[in-house]
Amino acid sequence: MAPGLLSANATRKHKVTVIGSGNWGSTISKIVSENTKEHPELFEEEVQMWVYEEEVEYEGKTQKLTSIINTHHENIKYLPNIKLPTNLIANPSLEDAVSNSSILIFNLPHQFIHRICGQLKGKILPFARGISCIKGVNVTDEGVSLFSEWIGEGLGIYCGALSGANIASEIAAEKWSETTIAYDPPPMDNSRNPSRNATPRSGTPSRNSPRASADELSITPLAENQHRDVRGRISKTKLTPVPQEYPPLDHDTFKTLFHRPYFHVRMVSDVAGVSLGGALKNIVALAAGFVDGRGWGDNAKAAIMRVGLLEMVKFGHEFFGETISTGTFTEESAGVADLITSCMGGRNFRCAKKAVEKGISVQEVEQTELNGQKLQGTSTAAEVNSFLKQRGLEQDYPLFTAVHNILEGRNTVDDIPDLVART
Ligand SMILES: NC(=O)C1=CN([C@@H]2O[C@H](COP(=O)(O)OP(=O)(O)OC[C@H]3O[C@@H](n4cnc5c(N)ncnc54)[C@H](O)[C@@H]3O)[C@@H](O)[C@H]2O)C=CC1
Ligand SMILES: O=C(CO)COP(=O)(O)O
Repeated sequence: MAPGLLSANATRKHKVTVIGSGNWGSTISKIVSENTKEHPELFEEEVQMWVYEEEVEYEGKTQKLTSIINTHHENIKYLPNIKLPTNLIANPSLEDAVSNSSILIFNLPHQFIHRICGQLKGKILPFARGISCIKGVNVTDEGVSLFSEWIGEGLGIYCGALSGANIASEIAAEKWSETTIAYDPPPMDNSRNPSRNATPRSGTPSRNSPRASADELSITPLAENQHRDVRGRISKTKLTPVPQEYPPLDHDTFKTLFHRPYFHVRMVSDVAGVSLGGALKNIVALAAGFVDGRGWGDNAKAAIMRVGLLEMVKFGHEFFGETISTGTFTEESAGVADLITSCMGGRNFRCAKKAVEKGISVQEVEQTELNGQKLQGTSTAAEVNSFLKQRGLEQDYPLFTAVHNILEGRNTVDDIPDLVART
């Protein structure tokens, strides 16, 4: 960052907490800790990582995972053989880990986020800002929402999203990759340096949008105290501005926090597209594993990716059409690139493949092979299916529906070609 761009009033630094310490949580913690150390003008050097405490066997003794991480600087259970920076502190207390943090990075399997957010209410700084690295969707009777919006509304903060072609073990080994961060800074955070967020809002308002009136959408200028939710509507959440004593929380600051020589960041504003791509590709990756496990080869896998991408874009336009940009799916790491890497070597792909090869359930492979790591595709397939079923739309998403039905034992892999034949 050019020093001249930093506000002259910035006397405080941002404290960063990562909530979650799995395979990806530990990798992201490594990345941001390297950057807080390199940018003391913006960030406190020490990064807190909240760890769901576990007892693990290490050097012939049963020990707490946090004490192993803090002593040996390695998460031996979820990211073995990778040295973590010494300025990264593992903390088993959620409340203590988030205390006084102005940047909260949510990075845990999506099935645990409800309970964690419940515990965080009233415990975080009112002006904190979030980035969700979670790949999943939140389905309730009212509909489908993204964790970026669910966290933001639940905690009364603004929350962007990070997602991309990011198999954690490769990034932890510092092999080059790209990612996409979507952040549409609330104008109140931006008023000190409006020119610093040059990336335009992507996506165009949908003509048939059932959710937002045209004058609410991004064509309408916002008042100083307003901001948009991830669907482009004027948000009902009342935000507290980031105090002037802190460096602004904008695209430049987030890029400085996450970008590494081996982890290249592209900043965009389409939070819905980035969040949705990361969630839906996990369903497609299971399908890729199914056909690979059946021995059908690369042509079949490519067909799965083509159909899967079409369903991802269709789902985005149908349910988040107000703001979502097709380009997020087709041009960004968070879209097609994540789809490809996940269908080639992700955990969902690998477990689905092994399940077909061994004739056992994906859940059984998850239990026996992943040493506590969690698949997101199986629950996302069920959640998306329940949402589509309620609306009578299962037939419009034949691949998503087939994946759920195969997981439930109602279809077999051999049914896939006929089920997706019209797509
Ligand atoms: N691992 C990867 O390559 C990537 C993962 N992601 C996404 O990152 C998110 C986090 O995944 P990972 O870090 O890979 O997790 P993981 O699957 O490696 O680890 C599971 C985590 O859940 C925690 N946990 C277990 N029981 C819990 C409980 N009752 N309450 C709270 N936490 C509990 C464990 O301590 C552990 O930290 C997911 O949404 C995933 O899709 C995104 C990109 C890459
Ligand atoms: O999201 C990922 C890669 O970008 C990892 O996917 P898995 O959870 O299937 O390993």
